[in-house]
Amino acid sequence: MAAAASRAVLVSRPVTFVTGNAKKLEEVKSILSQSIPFQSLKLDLPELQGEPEEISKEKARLAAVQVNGPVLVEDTCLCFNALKGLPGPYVKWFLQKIGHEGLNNLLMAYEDKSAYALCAFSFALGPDVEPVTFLGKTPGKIVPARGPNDFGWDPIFQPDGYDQTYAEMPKEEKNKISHRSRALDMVKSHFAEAGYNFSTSN
Ligand SMILES: O=c1nc[nH]c2c1ncn2[C@H]1C[C@H](O)[C@@H](COP(=O)(O)OP(=O)(O)OP(=O)(O)O)O1
Ligand SMILES: [Mg+2]
Repeated sequence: MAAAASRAVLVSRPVTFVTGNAKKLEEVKSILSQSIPFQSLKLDLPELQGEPEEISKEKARLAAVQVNGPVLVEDTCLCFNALKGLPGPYVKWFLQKIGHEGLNNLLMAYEDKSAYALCAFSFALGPDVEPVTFLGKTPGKIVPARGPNDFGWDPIFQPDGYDQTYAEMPKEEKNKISHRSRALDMVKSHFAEAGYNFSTSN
């Protein structure tokens, strides 16, 4: 701790987590609790195309320009192994257009129902600084929807080693093993190693 404090990097602005998704924000708040103080900004950043890491980095660049300060963003993918990782970053549209049943049906022709949830967090210190990205992955399988329908594809994703879907699990349980919490563990380590000390007010 003393070592981290001795090379503390003072940043005069707080970190802003930029997302248009209230459920993501809720989870990020509860996973980080007070370990990284942050404020949030509700902004619908463009839905980009490409590899998860690149999408996330580009989101951070766009957010940093808007905020003109340190930003944290994330992009979430749901990847079906039988479909070589699709729908991946495009799951938002798939979910919106064909729903849980349609997503299950995409795998009808395949024995392999395995999938993984992937979260790509990117952090940029500001608009002129290249973002860094942290990936968190949770393996599982796609099942017919079970559990409350209050967050995206949670009812159809059953993580490996569990007999409940993300939606059926208590929130604290999901947050222990989720793609999001795994990526945030790395964000936390990065912040600790860099010794960032963010101002908590503007
Ligand atoms: O833990 C999750 N459990 C279930 N569903 C989830 C989860 N995390 C994201 N999702 C959904 C939201 C969106 O339909 C798609 C990701 O798209 P993605 O662009 O990352 O999210 P978004 O547009 O809702 O918010 P943002 O403003 O941060 O981009 O998967
Ligand atoms: Mg989005």
